[in-house]
Amino acid sequence: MPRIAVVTFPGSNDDGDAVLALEQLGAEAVAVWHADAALPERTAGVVLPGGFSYGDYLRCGAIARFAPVMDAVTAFAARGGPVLGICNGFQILCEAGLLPGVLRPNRQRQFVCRDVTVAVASTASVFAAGWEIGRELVIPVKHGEGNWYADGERIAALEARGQVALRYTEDVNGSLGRIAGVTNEAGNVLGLMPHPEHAVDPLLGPVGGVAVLEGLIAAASRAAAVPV
Ligand SMILES: NC(=O)CC[C@H](N)C(=O)O
Repeated sequence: MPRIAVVTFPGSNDDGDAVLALEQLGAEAVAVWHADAALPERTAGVVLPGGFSYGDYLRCGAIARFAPVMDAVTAFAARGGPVLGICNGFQILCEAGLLPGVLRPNRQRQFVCRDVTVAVASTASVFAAGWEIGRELVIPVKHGEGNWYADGERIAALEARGQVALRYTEDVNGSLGRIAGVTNEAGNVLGLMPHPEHAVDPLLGPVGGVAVLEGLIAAASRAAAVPV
């Protein structure tokens, strides 16, 4: 059972659901406070959850990237540890420079809150061991700033290296190339706007989040075998 740290920032609101979903899928989830300087012993995976860290002031994720725990998360990622950023967590990872691109306000200038379909666009990351290209996952989104952008040269390089992990099957927020999730070059950091932690229980709706969280848990299990 790999140990996965779930970070709470002031204003996070999906940390509890992330813990529940990971435990339902067989991981040991441990809550970590943003002001902690270190990750718990035996941490084999990290989740930066969704929410409104620091009230979304300045720009979503722009203040959270300076939280003390982010030095430990950055070091963990640099050692190859799997890090998953969900929605506000994705925004924080982009602001921290751990993921490419930026998340801008939705093109429609409205908060979007509904189920969307994403298709697997790459299996190059450590999260994708159980994924197949083209597989469709239904997962909810709820965000005001999910409009991912990078310049033309950068996007071509990302596509060529298989860093575009997930793509919406329709335009949801103006995101370039309908990109819903990207990874870093090494493939051990994944950020996505949809919320897999809200899509794991068939009693509550679609279960497209299972493949994403199982990808993290499998990567964390491998990382735990070779401590990072
Ligand atoms: N659910 C979330 O994580 C929302 C992220 C951010 N507060 C936004 O509105 O874009």
